Amino acid sequence: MFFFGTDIGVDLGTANVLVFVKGKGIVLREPSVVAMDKLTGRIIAVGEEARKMLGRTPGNIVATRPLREGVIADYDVTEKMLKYFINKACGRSFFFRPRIMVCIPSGVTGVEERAVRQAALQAGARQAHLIEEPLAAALGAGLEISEASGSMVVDIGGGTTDIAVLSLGGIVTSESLRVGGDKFDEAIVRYIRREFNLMIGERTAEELKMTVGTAYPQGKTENTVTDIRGRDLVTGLPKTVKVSSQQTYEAMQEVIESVVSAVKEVLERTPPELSADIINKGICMTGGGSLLNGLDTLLSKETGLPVYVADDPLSCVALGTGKALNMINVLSVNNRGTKKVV
Ligand SMILES: Nc1ncnc2c1ncn2[C@@H]1O[C@H](COP(=O)(O)OP(=O)(O)OP(=O)(O)O)[C@@H](O)[C@H]1O
Repeated sequence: MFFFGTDIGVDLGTANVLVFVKGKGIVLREPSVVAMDKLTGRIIAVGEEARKMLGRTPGNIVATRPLREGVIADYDVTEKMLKYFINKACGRSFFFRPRIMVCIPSGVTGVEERAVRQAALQAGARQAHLIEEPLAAALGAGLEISEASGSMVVDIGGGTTDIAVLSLGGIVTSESLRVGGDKFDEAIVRYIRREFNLMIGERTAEELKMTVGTAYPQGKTENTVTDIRGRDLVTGLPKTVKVSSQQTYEAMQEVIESVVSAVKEVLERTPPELSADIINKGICMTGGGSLLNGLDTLLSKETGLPVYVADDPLSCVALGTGKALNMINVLSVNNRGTKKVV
């Protein structure tokens, strides 16, 4: 049950939703998937249960991901999902409505921003505050962003990659790409279709990426190989093929390069004093995509800077929204209507 003044932070991610409750920490972590009855619009399952249904539903049921590329693609379903998760995290019968801090990618438009705010309010929030994702990621990773010193964060989520240089509690230079783990998976699906004439689902591609996938095959001591299953496009029958780490790299190369060049571009636009700070502190990577094998090594080689993955990178944004809640009274509204720390 909610009591007056309860605050919650939400990492409304393309791949996962995390809910942080003040005083309790992260209380919910579930995939952003909803399964609905197509005819009645009734929700059948949300979160992990719905994720298992992806690509496996009969005609009348549809399992969807209401957020794509970091923003709301299906407003109604997002609102229902958010309501479900907030109720699940905090108990159904809340009398006093909470204040909610939700993160958004730094590149979202005003319309997309309003959609998130509305979804939070409709889901039961008394007040809905927004925080830009790189700011939340940096706070969650424990970077000292309020100092007069540059810190750099690269947050690679499911739908977006947010790159930012922060100083004095604000974003100095940033870039938000609509590229993330999902694009890696899609690239793998395309590659397997082209090279093996095999159709695989996004979940299989994601598993392949997490198990043998690499962004830096030179750094791997062995070229790991694994079996994957799908449907043969020629015979139409189920088939198993062997895929190696090297091949996953070839599949994802283009997407990986787009992330690396965006990081370089942000560095090129960074004022020299802050560049000097980043040489000392290095680049901090957060988000699930930062766990891709060899991505930190590749980024370090390409930029010539130290690169490290934050502790528990999947939780940084949610922890950051929680920290921002504690600082809510010292937050100011920046010109895009989102919150930034002063
Ligand atoms: N070990 C791993 N190796 C590679 N990728 C991984 C690994 N673990 C998770 N991921 C990827 O991380 C992504 C999810 O990360 P995260 O939960 O940070 O995203 P999100 O916050 O939901 O998305 P966004 O910030 O774009 O809205 C997925 O694409 C997932 O495949």
